[in-house]
Amino acid sequence: MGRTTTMNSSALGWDKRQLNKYFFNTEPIPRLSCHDPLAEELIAQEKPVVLTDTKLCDSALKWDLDYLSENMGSEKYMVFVSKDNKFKYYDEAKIRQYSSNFIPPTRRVDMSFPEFVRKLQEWKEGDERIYLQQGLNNTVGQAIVMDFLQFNWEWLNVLQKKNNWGPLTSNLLLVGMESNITPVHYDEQQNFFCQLIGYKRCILFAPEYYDRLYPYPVYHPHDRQSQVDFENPDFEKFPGMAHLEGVETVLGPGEVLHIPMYWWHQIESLPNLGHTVSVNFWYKGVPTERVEHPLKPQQKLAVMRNIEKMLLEALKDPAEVGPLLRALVIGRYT
Ligand SMILES: CCC[C@@H](CC(=O)O)C(=O)C(=O)O
Ligand SMILES: [Zn+2]
Repeated sequence: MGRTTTMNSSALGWDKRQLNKYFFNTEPIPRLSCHDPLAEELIAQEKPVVLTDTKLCDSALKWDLDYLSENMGSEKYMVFVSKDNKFKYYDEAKIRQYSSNFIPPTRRVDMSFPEFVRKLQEWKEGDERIYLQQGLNNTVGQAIVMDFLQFNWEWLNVLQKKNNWGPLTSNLLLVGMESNITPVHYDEQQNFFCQLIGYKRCILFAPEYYDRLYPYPVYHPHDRQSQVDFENPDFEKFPGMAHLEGVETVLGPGEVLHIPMYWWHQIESLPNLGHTVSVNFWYKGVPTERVEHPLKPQQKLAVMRNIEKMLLEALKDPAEVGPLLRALVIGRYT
């Protein structure tokens, strides 16, 4: 099994010219066989790695639009609609709680899979874009359940135990249009991201780049999302962005990317290569038993989140959190 770390390109059906040009440099994410000891080492070190031969979701490589229309059942599924190609996540509960004047950048529409496919097929330039993002649950058809049961659970279960992860919390089915972008954010779960149809560019940044990606406040509906827009970077407002360095890969059918918890990631469906189908595996992380110092970046991020939550709990009014933090830090810890 060769260790390829160069950015694979036209040999695999896509071309470097299809990649958006951004202001930061990236290095390739290592691409390894899941039998390569280095692969498990990187996972244990909470570093991203592309696994090229896990056979994790081989039974789902046939999940094209026809098959899914046929077998996803007649339930309604969660589809996001956007006026542009960005699908930035927002927490509906936090809108009600703290930001009633918040205008969501996308809206959620529930539709049946055949309806979603019809909209995909009828789409023309200028129309709103759509992105189906639905947790696989017991409403799916029997064939999908059979495919799901044939995933390579044995391999994943071994990794889950070795790395002492918590339970699998969900498998999100993602069916997107070419050029759809999920802007840079982090999740509080370990992720095995499995590409089934089409190609996705995955750009990742280490958790310590927290001070270069300026996440929204924890109480904000866009909690965990970066405030920066890579296509219109505001270096005045976010100067730390100038020092960003990332890692990236283009994930193709059958390939699995491990996105470690708290790693920032932006995921882009490549343009002109048709729709994409992915399924992710989100595992709860578990609190470290023995805390060692200095703390890891991920642990510092969790501490910062807890400080914001504690302050909000104490002050009640989000508008008071910033002034108190400034009084605490400016001229004293700077
Ligand atoms: C809602 C989840 C979207 C996904 C990225 C993508 O495929 O667009 C992601 O961010 C993740 O799997 O963590
Ligand atoms: Zn994510």
